[in-house]
Amino acid sequence: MNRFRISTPEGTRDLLFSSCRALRQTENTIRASLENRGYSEIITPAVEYFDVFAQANPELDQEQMLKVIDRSGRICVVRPDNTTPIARIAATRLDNAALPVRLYYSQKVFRSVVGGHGHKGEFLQVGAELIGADGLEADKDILSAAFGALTETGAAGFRIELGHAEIYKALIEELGVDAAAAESIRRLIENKSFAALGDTLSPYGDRPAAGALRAMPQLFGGMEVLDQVEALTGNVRVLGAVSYLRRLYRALDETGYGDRIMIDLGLVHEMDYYTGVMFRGYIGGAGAAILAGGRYNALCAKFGKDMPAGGFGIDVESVAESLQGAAGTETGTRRDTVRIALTKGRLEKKTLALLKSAGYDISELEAGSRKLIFALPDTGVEIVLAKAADVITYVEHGVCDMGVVGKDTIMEKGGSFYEMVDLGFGKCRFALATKKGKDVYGGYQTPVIATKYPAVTKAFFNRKNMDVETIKIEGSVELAPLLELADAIVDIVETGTTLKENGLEVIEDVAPISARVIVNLASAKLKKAAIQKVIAELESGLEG
Ligand SMILES: Nc1ncnc2c1ncn2[C@@H]1O[C@H](COP(=O)(O)OP(=O)(O)OP(=O)(O)O)[C@@H](O)[C@H]1O
Ligand SMILES: O=P(O)(O)OC[C@H]1O[C@H](OP(=O)(O)OP(=O)(O)O)[C@H](O)[C@@H]1O
Repeated sequence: MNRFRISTPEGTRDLLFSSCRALRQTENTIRASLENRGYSEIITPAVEYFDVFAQANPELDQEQMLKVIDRSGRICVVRPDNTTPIARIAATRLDNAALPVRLYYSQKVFRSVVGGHGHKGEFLQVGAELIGADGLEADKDILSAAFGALTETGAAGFRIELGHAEIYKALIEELGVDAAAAESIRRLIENKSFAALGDTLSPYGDRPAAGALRAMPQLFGGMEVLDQVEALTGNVRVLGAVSYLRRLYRALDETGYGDRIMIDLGLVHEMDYYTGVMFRGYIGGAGAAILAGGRYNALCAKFGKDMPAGGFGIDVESVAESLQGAAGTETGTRRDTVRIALTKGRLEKKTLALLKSAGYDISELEAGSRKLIFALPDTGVEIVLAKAADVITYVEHGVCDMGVVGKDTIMEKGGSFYEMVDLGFGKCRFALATKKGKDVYGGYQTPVIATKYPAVTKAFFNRKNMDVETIKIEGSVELAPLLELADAIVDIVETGTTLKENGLEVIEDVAPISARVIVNLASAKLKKAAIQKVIAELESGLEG
């Protein structure tokens, strides 16, 4: 049988019976909640012109858009986002409507996903947009709708974290760096890469903006975070944003949602899109944010009418799945354990030694067995042993809260997680190497590069504006140039012995590598104290 006749495209799936019921129940509850708050439904086309999304949100990755060519040859996309078409409608068809308008939608978005990662390419989102209103009352209205809708689904342990786009924007402007440096600082804050951010900011010494930016990845938790940032900077725009968040918190606290609010001043995604408050919602049992939103005052102007707007979207399926799995417990399954995935092989011994010196009893792991999951006695910590790339998969999906994995795997595989600590062992580097005396950069032919790491290789040559052909090799990559299959290799070099003994030499270093601690996005927030404790213990083991 032709497999395309009996399977569905990557990232899509059939939902049957109880899953359907759970999905529709959650969807209907959220819809009813929004209707009750005065939001009116609109439905937008499933397919729109590419230009709608390309122009409005440059951060919506082109590669992720599912494209369709219409009869006239024009490129259309299957709806990748709900807010953009609503901004188009508000700025055009609702041009004369009395403002503000409250709109809601309950429809799918589609993304083209790479196979094999378990990423969804089709989501049912219910969301709300409040258009034509700005300021505290408007943000309170939107956030109350988000809190109300999630509460009514019966989700017991959800939290919504607040951030503000002005904080990063103001500090980066104060620092006065170019766009490329600003983007690399932004990425390090987004990934909560404390150590690398410190290194990147070290040339700016003790300038106040550098100090505040350096602290941003750690500025998440309760309301105390706002006091901390006030002590770090006198930047009036930052202080204005902080005082705004404080007032917004108070307003929401009055409506009874105070204990569900967290702060993350390191929310720095889509900085061209968000203009004010930003927020994300988390729930136990879902590894990623189940709600995202904020204020995007510049969006409607892209469709011809300049008016403020804000809103949010909820990933209905993730909420429904979490409700089914957690059966209403406070933070879902495994709420009292921290599960850590360790990379088997080269990194294993040092990681275990580190756990031991941090005071954990790892005797069961040391005893040597074929077991894969170990509970460390009296700690609430569980250890899982996995292959490097799988460590990322388990952490990204939230079935493990933390992981220890090499920077090489992180660079090759990517993914959404926080990269919180550089453990400093497992040190080696990526390098471009070839036979002694060979010129890889000269000549007219496209160089052929053999590697176990095609994504790292492509990114390295992209930065040089060079096109190369890559050939994936699974091991002993050094053979490829010796057998004349490739002009050069990009591979891991540690002592250099393998290269030397095979008559090869390094042409250029690509990137340094060491073992990193990665943390699931939701776990970092919902299990903050327990995870910070493990990290502090590991760090104390490193010092000892
Ligand atoms: N000389 C080295 N070669 C490869 N990896 C190294 C080296 N030195 C340190 N490392 C780190 O050790 C990690 C684990 O390497 P290991 O070879 O055990 O697993 P692997 O990359 O999955 O290899 P394999 O597929 O051969 O099992 C790497 O991801 C890298 O971060
Ligand atoms: O600079 P060195 O100290 O010589 O170490 C580098 C070598 O170690 C790794 O290979 P590994 O032993 O993991 O075998 P593989 O190539 O089959 O993965 C790496 O791929 C290099 O070949």
